[in-house]
Amino acid sequence: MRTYFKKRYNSFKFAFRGINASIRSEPHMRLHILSAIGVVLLGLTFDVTKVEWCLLVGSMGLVITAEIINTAIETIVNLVSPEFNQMAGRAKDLAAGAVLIAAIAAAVIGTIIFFPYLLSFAKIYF
Ligand SMILES: Nc1ncnc2c1ncn2[C@@H]1O[C@H](COP(=O)(O)OP(=O)(O)OP(=O)(O)O)[C@@H](O)[C@H]1O
Repeated sequence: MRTYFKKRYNSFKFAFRGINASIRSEPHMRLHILSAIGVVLLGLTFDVTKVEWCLLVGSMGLVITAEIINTAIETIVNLVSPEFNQMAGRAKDLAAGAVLIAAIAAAVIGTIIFFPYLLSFAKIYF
């Protein structure tokens, strides 16, 4: 039982080490985290609904997850193919494409949710 908990504890430790490595090495990851903080502040400011929180948290989680997987793929590609290779480039482009799609979807969801709030805010104050 003790070994079981020790193993689970180590799994969390390694996962957090991965997240930390991604934040340290990837400027895009830092941008995603900053955007997520901005989204949370906006959500609190406008007191968005539970369903809207779910959509926002899901979108942010998807973008950050995609960026971490992208970093993992880049790292593996750099390890196995540090020299130029068309397939290596394709793998990196595909992983970057996945992040872009997730980020576009998150931006669209954020706009759909926050635009009406911003509009009524603007109507009240301007
Ligand atoms: N070994 C390689 N062989 C062929 N093309 C490569 C290789 N490494 C990188 N590329 C090409 O250069 C692009 C940029 O690769 P790079 O490793 O610089 O990632 P990046 O875009 O800087 O990622 P990030 O900014 O997230 O760190 C890739 O998407 C790919 O098209």
